Amino acid sequence: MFIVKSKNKTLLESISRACTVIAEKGFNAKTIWANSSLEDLVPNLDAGVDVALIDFKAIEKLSMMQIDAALENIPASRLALTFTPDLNNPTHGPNFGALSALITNFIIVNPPSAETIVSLKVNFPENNFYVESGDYLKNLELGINSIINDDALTIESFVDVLLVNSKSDREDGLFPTVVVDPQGVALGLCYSSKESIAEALKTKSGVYFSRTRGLWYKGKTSGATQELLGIDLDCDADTLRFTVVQKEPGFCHLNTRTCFGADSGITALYSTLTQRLENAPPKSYTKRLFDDKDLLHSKIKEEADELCTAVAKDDIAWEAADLIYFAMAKCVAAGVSLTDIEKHLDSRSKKISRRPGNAKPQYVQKKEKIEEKPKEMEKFKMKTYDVKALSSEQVDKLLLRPIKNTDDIMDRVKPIVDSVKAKGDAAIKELTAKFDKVNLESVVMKAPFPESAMALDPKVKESIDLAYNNIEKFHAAQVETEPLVVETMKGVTCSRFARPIERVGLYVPGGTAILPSTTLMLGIPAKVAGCKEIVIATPPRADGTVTPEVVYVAHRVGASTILLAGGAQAVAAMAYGTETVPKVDKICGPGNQYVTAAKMVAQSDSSALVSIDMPAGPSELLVIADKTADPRYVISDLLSQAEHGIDSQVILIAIDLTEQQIEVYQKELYKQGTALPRAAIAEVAISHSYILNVKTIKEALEFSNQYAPEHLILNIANAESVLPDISNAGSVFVGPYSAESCGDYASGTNHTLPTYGYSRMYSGVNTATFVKHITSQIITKEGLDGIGDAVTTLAHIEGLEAHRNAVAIRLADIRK
Ligand SMILES: NC(=O)c1ccc[n+]([C@@H]2O[C@H](COP(=O)([O-])OP(=O)(O)OC[C@H]3O[C@@H](n4cnc5c(N)ncnc54)[C@H](O)[C@@H]3O)[C@@H](O)[C@H]2O)c1
Ligand SMILES: N[C@H](CO)Cc1c[nH]c[nH+]1
Ligand SMILES: [Zn+2]
Repeated sequence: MFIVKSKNKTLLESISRACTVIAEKGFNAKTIWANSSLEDLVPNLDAGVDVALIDFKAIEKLSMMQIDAALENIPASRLALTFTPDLNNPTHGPNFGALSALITNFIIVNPPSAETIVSLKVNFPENNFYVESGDYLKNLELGINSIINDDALTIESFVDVLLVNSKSDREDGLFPTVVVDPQGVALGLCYSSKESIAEALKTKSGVYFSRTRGLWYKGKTSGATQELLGIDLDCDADTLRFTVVQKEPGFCHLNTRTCFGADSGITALYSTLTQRLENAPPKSYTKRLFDDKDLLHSKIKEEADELCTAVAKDDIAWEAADLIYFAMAKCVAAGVSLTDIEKHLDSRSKKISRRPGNAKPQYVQKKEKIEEKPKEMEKFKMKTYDVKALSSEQVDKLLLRPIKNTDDIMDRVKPIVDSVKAKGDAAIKELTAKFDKVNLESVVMKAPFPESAMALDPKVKESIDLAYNNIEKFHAAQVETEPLVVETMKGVTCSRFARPIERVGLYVPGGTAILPSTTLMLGIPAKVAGCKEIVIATPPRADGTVTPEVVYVAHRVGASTILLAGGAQAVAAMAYGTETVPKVDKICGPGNQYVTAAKMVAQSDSSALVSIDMPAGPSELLVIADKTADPRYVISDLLSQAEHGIDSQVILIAIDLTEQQIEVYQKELYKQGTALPRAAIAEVAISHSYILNVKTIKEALEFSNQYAPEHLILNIANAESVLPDISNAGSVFVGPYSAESCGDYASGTNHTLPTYGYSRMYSGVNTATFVKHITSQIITKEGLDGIGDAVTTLAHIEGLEAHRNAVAIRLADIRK
């Protein structure tokens, strides 16, 4: 934008002078006069006019809606309004105010007084003013780069105008000066005098008045100079604000960008990305993003999609952060600054009427289709595929889980683990306050737990006791009481015996649902295996207590400690130990992505010396159903796992069902799904779940074995007969009455099971999870005589003479 200063007296002269000066600068200006129509603007601008000067009279009679509509597609910076303000004129007051929201540049002719200008400037601080008044011409806009100084206006008189209504409240007459960056982030505080302001304007840089050194050219010696973008005054005109672009290494003498320490949030992200653009290591992810537009664009779309499906507050924040990261990477790569983005945000917020905000057709197609049908029905609808119609790549895609980017999760989890490792209980308190919004006084409850903390409804207690008995029976039966003894050859006896792992940590999830049943599933096998110390970790409730059901089970299994924490911090506390949390040897239990990632981190840190059970993540269920299955049963099972979390996945393999039969399933899904209290969660899980139609049980089992589900339900005729063909699954539920929920709570099998396809190589939690095996051997003289030569020969070919000797020396004695 151009601010033109001239000494012409009339409106016509002022405007034509403005046009001339703009033209001298190489731009094409055009005046729209009172009787021209506003519609002329668009063609004029299209025809290469850079700045349109609009006479206020041309638009004074129009309603603001009309003006807004006419100016809809014209960037505000290309318009300047010529105007003789008369604030007593009722149409000037409100219309002028509203217009200032649409048009950034004003040429004001013959204002009644300097105060009028100051008042306009205060009311519309973000507009550019070019002021023509008979005797004086005052430009109140201090957008330094836009001043065209073509006559005798001196910087000093300019400063006088700026300070016309201001008054320092300091004895030395200096103005406290807040120095901010273009985003308004405070860099520090300085002081200004009239002289330093004039110097700043002349040099277009940060110049202040130091109370010890006088005139102070910021960065003159350190190189941390500032480009001055603007100066303005606060509401009571006693403090100045300098908006600057700060050069490296920063404003503060301690070499940080601000005097208030390091940046955070979007500003920090922007500066990190800018630095990375210049010097990201060749193989880094950010470098790949900058170099590979397709990758960047796919990530932006992927994150936008994930943001749309996010439901929980924290997930929405997470996805929004991801989207902002990739969007900023695109901006940085294209040289778009934060200020450029903010300008657009600000101009939108100023508009009086808005575009309807409809999405482009490619983004609404789906929705329009949905609207043709009863809209609600689409809510719980599983995508349906026919295996015959799929390529092998498409089948491979269906085998993948809807998982988060693990790099990202590791980046979040590692600092949490490090913090607990370094600061112990203090870190747990801090992180629990941050993630669970609970301020803990103590991070643990120690046994014996008070009766009051485990007071239960008798029916609940009875149910827990029934479940306890069944789970205990099944897991006690797995205890290896006798060692395994085998005489491999005469006089050579090998044996193997189990010993409990001494100290175990059990993670009981408690994010979206508190799961006392998981306390049973982990605590009982640990107890029957004979573990000496059991530590149970679970996120605290909002009031800082532990669910009484969990305390009751903890008491029954003989836990020594309950850690009132969840997520990665709980895992880290048990892995490394803290002042109050005992260090354990093995950590077991399911949890969300943070829990799973923290288990992986701890396991791979040799200083923690801890192992884990398996990666047990978001729940999964695959149901194989044929025509004999009752859709109500099948759907209820699918929803039981979908309601766990938005990242759960459920799959129905339908054997030879017709379209009509599938439709019955879809209707049932809608009916049961929408009635659930956790419908919002289940709906998201269903959105990335699917039905796969196959022809035969063989095809169904083939897919299921490849998918390797956590839970598999066989709701088919003669279900038991296919058990031998199942090679991968965490736990199998056979026949129409074996609801998966029974295994979750009370039948006796364990519900802590491998997910993500890990049932290909991991077992679910069982008694053996809590023991390790030791082997032993007894070799008699006769035995050594029998195997000795084989050992010495093998040691010799490996070149390990000491090994050979250990046997040879004995053999020599035996064979003397
Ligand atoms: N595979 C199995 O055997 C099995 C069994 C039961 C439950 N599950 C699964 O366990 C999971 C339980 O997840 P949940 O979230 O309800 O409970 P959770 O206890 O696993 O996680 C909650 C904790 O996550 C932490 N957290 C939340 N947001 C965070 C963030 N942004 N950064 C760092 N930490 C954060 C908090 O500290 C919170 O206490 C579900 O996915 C469920 O399906 C699996
Ligand atoms: N189905 C879960 C394991 O994936 C376990 C559970 C606990 N409570 C209910 N269900
Ligand atoms: Zn469940």
